[in-house]
Amino acid sequence: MTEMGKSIKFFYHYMKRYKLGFTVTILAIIASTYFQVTAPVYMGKAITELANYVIGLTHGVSDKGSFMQSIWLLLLFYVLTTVGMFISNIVVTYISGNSTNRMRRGLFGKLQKMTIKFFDSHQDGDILSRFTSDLDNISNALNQALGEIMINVAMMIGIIIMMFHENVSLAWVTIASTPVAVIIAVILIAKTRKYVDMQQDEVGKLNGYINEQISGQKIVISNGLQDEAVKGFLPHNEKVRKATFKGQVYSGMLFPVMNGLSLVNTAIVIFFGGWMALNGDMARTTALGLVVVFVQYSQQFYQPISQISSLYSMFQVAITGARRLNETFEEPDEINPKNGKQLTDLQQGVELKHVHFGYNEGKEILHDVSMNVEKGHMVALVGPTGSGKTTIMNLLNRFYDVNAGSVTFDGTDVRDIELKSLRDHVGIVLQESVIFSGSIRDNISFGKPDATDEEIYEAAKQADIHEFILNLDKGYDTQVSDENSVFSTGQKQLVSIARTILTNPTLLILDEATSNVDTVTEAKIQKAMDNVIQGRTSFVIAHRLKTILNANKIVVLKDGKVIEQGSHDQLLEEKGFYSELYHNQFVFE
Ligand SMILES: Nc1ncnc2c1ncn2[C@@H]1O[C@H](COP(=O)(O)OP(=O)(O)OP(=O)(O)O)[C@@H](O)[C@H]1O
Repeated sequence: MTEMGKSIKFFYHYMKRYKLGFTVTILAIIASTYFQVTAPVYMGKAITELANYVIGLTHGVSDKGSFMQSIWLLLLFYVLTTVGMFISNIVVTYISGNSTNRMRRGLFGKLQKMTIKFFDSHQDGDILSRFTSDLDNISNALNQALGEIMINVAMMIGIIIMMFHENVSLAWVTIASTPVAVIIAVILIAKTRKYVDMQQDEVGKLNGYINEQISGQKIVISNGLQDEAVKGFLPHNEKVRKATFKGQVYSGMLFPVMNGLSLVNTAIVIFFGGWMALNGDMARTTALGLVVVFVQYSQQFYQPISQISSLYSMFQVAITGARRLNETFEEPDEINPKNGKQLTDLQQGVELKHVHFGYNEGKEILHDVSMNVEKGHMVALVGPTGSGKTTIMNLLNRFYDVNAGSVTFDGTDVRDIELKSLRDHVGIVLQESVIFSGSIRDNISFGKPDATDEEIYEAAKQADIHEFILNLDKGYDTQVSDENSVFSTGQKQLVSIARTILTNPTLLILDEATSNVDTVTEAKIQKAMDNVIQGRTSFVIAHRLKTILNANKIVVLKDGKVIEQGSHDQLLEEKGFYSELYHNQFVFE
């Protein structure tokens, strides 16, 4: 389907429920257009009456009365035009406000159902921009352009009908210059679009540069590179200025050019109408009235052309926005099996059997990986960076599905287990801990919102962070966020461990993060990990081998293959890769 087709489908999906609203809008627009295009007729009549009166063709009260009647009708029609427009505006505002709200809700809901693959393969900024700029563009177009375009199209049709109804020759004279106006509008729109696209690209690059500089600010400052940073910024800024300027020049030309054409057209209409008044068969006063009517039409006729052209670019960006949102909605959801099995407690254990897996087609990461963890045991995954440890964790929690082989819980394939049940039973402590906006209490009880204070304190005690929290002014009510937290990196992980302890998972996956914390915190994390692992079935990704000496089993991975398996002592005896790794690390430390 084309971009336009997809966008129409997208808008139709969100608009179809507002059939009544659209009917009211269209009726209000038709009515207001009728009043607006009929009003000039009364203006013409009033002028004819006035002219007749002035040159003495008519006199007396009744004629003055018909003059006044035309004026009153003119006034009434203008008022009714305004009322009709007011009603259509209110309804369109209601429709656009509600439909963008539903789009936002739908998009957020969709994100919650999406696969980890989507998040892994899209930049955070890109996902966020769908909520911000894409939805804003759609909202602006719906709010400002939708009603306007309907009104203007109705106006054009109404004016054309009225003009031909009033006088065919003058109608042709008035619309004769339309092709010229349309050609000029198309050229100006194309030029504007070119530079607006360029501007968006350049703004994207500028934002990318600023983003990079802000996240790398510490490196910039510590190396004294502030001047270089500004030097790098200036060319981007200049490109944005140039593209914006050119875009503005062309889009700014649209209105004056259309206005100029409209004035020229009005002059032609006056000239031709005047000629008709002097040389035609019509009474001169009637012809005078007709000229006044067509002067109005000529100006009104050009208004929709210039309005539609200036709204066009707004629609273009909204169509792009709709395409991007549609793309997101078309992404596959996580596959939840129908009538999936509910996990109860683990009886035997978890097993990977001949697993083959790759994130992308044609590039296998795990090759024929098999391992198992018995209930209540701890298995440690070790291996060089990039060997596939995190990938195995991704499969256990069904963030991704295997290409071949299986991952089973007590013999049941994870693909047959209801997703919520699976995730409820699997607890993960990631290497990079996340703090959500809210109180510390909220952060710990994130996975179990109905936890009692006692349960929360107990989890925090086991994670060895309780004392620290109590020493804060507001204790558990201290407000934190990822950017503004009172925790160090290591303490963040302790909070994350407390969060996991509270959910009491059946299978625990721990990605150890002891690489960038001080030795005191490291010891605390180690103790917290020991507490949480105690008696639980767990997989631990270990970066420091001394933390896993007690593991029931150590699985050594290299290039996505299991190369050794066994207890610490067995593996040392084998004098293979693990033994070498252990001794190297031991010497290093
Ligand atoms: N989302 C992804 N898409 C594509 N390839 C990926 C993705 N995540 C990881 N990989 C690739 O898979 C391989 C294994 O990565 P993985 O993160 O599992 O290694 P690891 O052993 O956990 O490494 P580390 O010790 O550095 O955390 C690497 O080659 C990596 O480039």
